[in-house]
Amino acid sequence: MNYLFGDDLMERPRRELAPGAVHVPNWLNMEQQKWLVARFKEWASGPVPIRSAKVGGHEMSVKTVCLGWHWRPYQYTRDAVDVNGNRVLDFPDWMVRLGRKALVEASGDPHAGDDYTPDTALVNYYDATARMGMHQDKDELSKAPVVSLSIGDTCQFRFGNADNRSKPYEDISLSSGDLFVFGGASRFAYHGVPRIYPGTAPDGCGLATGRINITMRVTGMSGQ
Ligand SMILES: O=C(O)CCC(=O)C(=O)O
Ligand SMILES: [Fe+2]
Repeated sequence: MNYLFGDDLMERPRRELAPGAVHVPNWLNMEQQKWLVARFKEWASGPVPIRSAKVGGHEMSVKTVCLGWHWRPYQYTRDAVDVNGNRVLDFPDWMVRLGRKALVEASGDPHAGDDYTPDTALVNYYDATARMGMHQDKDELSKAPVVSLSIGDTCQFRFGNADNRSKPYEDISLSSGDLFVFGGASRFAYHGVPRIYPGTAPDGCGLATGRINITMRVTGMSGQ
């Protein structure tokens, strides 16, 4: 019966979990996912190779490569001073357009993306055992929304509140092709990834194992 009632066939409706926090399942089609995975492979072996950032001397289990601005705990710079000193890749114009479309999609407002110009993306790779603890995205000086795209294995995603890292929170699945937007009152909500479900990536997404997550952000920084 699995083929009848599998997750991929059951309707997963779009949902606003809290004001400004919107989950849009299956936003990216398979061709788009595959194309993004090909870009990811280029970025990962680009001027600043993908690496595990160190938090308090400990390597994160997630590996990260950045676009536009390089993130390390807890600041943005143009040069990857904690990796090899190289300048990060430019933020691509097509990703600005994709981010704008994501906000239109999540809000239903055709103008929601008009003033949105993300200038950094953190591109994370999770293997089967990688996790991300509960945190806020607050190294940006701007309150503009964060746009999140997921490709590959499904994960358990924990979406919490803006006050602290514990309850109340809600666990949802983010699957290949899903969009999640953190905006408005949810911009600084705590969130994390307690686990990856290995072997759940759909055929054709371009990623055999693991999960890619792209978060676009507005740093609010200026300068070269
Ligand atoms: O992997 C995800 O879905 C979330 C990633 C995240 O929270 C981050 O990069 O700050
Ligand atoms: Fe985050």
